[in-house]
Amino acid sequence: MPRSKGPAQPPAETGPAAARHLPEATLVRLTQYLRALTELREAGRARASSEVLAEAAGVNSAILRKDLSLLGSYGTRGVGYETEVLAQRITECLGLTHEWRVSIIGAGNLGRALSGYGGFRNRGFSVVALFDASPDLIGRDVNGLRVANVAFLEDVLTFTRTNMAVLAVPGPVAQGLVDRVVRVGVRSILSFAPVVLQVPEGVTLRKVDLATELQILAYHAQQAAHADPERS
Ligand SMILES: NC(=O)c1ccc[n+]([C@@H]2O[C@H](COP(=O)([O-])OP(=O)(O)OC[C@H]3O[C@@H](n4cnc5c(N)ncnc54)[C@H](O)[C@@H]3O)[C@@H](O)[C@H]2O)c1
Repeated sequence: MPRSKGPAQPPAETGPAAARHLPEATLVRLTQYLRALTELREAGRARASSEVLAEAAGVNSAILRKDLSLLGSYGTRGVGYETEVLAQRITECLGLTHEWRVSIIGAGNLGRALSGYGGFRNRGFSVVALFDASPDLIGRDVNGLRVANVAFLEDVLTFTRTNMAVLAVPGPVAQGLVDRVVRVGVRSILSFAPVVLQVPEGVTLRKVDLATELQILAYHAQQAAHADPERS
């Protein structure tokens, strides 16, 4: 369905302008620093050295200093980093000052679990809609959201000003849903579906695959076992 006005997207000036050029591994670590900074601030720490912050984030302090220097945050010798200032800098860099309105498509086991995850809201993500195609689920209340009929996907995405979509549907229907989501202007998609998906330029699609993560974990366990046969 054509629409006159696209969903709210991050304005260019507050979007992750700097983050666009950061390496993927740095971006992942920035989220870890942010979590660590939140914990330190909750514990009343106004400042933290790179060593303290690195330990709280579970990374090497030299890597942390290098990552933060990419954001223009160098800390002060003997004082370290101001936790609030640094948290704000990382938040801006990751584009988290923007309001992210997330719609989850697929209200099965995974979709329902994701919709109830409180950790999203704390980090600036609001789940605004949950969709399904099953008559058994449509209209049901799930974590305070009424499951919407996917037949009305475009209308509801527009109405809720969704700017991020999560796919928790079977593989065979995923591409068709991606196409519909993209057509109404959503440019950020996270997919759990176990298939390769195509998106046009300008749309970011990330795929989560726990099986891949387990395989990588198995590889590391095997490497460790080779290095130290006593541990296997
Ligand atoms: N990537 C991962 O790590 C990971 C982990 C678990 C599950 N998955 C995948 O995530 C997906 C969901 O898993 P699940 O356990 O929740 O499955 P599920 O069967 O419980 O839920 C899938 C839901 O999608 C709905 N659905 C089907 N077609 C639809 C359509 N066209 N529009 C809207 N909804 C539709 C179904 O009615 C069902 O409620 C599956 O593809 C599964 O393989 C991925």
